Amino acid sequence: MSALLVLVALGLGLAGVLVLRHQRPAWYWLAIGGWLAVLRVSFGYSSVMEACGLTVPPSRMRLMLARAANREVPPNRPPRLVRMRITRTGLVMRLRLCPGQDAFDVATSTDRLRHSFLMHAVTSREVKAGVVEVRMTGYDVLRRVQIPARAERSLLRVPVALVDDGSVHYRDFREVPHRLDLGATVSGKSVSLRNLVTELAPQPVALVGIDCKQGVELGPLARRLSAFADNPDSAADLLEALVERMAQIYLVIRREQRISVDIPDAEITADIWGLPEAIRPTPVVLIVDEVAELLLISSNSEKKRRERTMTALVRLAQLGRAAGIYLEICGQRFGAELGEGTTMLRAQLTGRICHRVNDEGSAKMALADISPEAVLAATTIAPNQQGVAVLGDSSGGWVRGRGPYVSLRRAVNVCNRYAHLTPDLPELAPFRPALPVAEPVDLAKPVPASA
Ligand SMILES: Nc1ncnc2c1ncn2[C@@H]1O[C@H](COP(=O)(O)OP(=O)(O)OP(=O)(O)O)[C@@H](O)[C@H]1O
Repeated sequence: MSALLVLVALGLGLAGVLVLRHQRPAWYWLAIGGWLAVLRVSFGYSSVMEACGLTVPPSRMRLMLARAANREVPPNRPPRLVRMRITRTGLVMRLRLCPGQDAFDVATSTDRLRHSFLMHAVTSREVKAGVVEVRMTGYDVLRRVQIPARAERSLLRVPVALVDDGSVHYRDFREVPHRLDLGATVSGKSVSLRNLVTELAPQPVALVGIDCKQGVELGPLARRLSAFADNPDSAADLLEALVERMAQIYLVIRREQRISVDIPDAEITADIWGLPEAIRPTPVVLIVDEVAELLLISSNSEKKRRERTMTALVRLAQLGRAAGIYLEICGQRFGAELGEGTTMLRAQLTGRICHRVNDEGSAKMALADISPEAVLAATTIAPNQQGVAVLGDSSGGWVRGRGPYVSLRRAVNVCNRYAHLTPDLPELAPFRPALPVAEPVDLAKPVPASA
């Protein structure tokens, strides 16, 4: 019997080593690795906390009681382990801190905890005063990213990346209306745009694309785009048409407000979300791939066009949210070289993503307003980690994550499948890509190579 137990223990140990060495998928971690980690953490908890400097000396009361009862001096106390949960990527522990400890103590010990508990990564965050959540991942979750099937999706809130602590990062347009996505060439910007378009395609949202790289990235997705521009001249016209649409929507909101003011207790709205559904304009997500192609000029004759483009972009960024117009702007750099107005535009882009960059200056353009650590984290992304990025917003929070790889073929299939949902916006009709509406595509079946 005892030989059998030893064999089982050896088998489990070997499986655990495989989990850690060969970075097995989530099901493997859940089935075996998670339970081994629970045992390891439970048995070694007090000694690891002591070794990592996360214990406090016994209170005076306990010392007094020990002395009165003539017992030996009580040991140092670790934070109380309130809860431990296995997730698909590792473990989550909730700790109640001892008096005198703070969340920063745990944050500075995460690397020591990682080594002590044989985990791939450990992060911590304060949940409420005195309670800290420690998330441990058993394998590199960013190596092959799969967004969990049960990730929540709602209007204008879509899962876009997996964070290195195993949680899902959402792009919530109503919370963070505009976002800037920077990264060197081949860092994964276009793939993250594709991912965003495939997530938004099934929603009642108008997608507007500007891709001045002759439309190579967004052109194939044209069936799901309500408007599209593939050169700076038509992009300037398209942006002005969007500003015009925004002005019209403001008039609608104003008109509705006047009715509500006369009616006591009625809700008064200042954006499209308070309008009755019947008259609520369709929200628009404007996607700009490679903003430098849109704004850089080579001669003075193009200066006027750039001014028009920049003015329209700044106005959309400043006023678009209430009219349901959201911006997603991608580029390799976003500095003064793009011309007057760049800083003003950047100040309005609350959300920030920074993929791999070639110099600290580029990382600072995206993340300097967030935190110096975020800038440092972005500069350490290796060239072979395409798609890995620092995701933050100007409230100061940031995480390291990676979006799933979405091939252009898959993005085209999804856009073709939902082409019938493409809203028709009369103001943008001249920019509607001239394409026949495709039959819905069955994603399970193989498809021919043409878009
Ligand atoms: N999330 C990801 N997971 C795995 N591989 C990725 C991911 N994102 C990008 N890649 C790889 O990196 C390659 C380049 O990505 P992408 O075209 O998005 O880069 P980019 O930043 O848009 O480059 P450029 O500015 O030159 O267009 C992709 O073809 C793909 O092989």
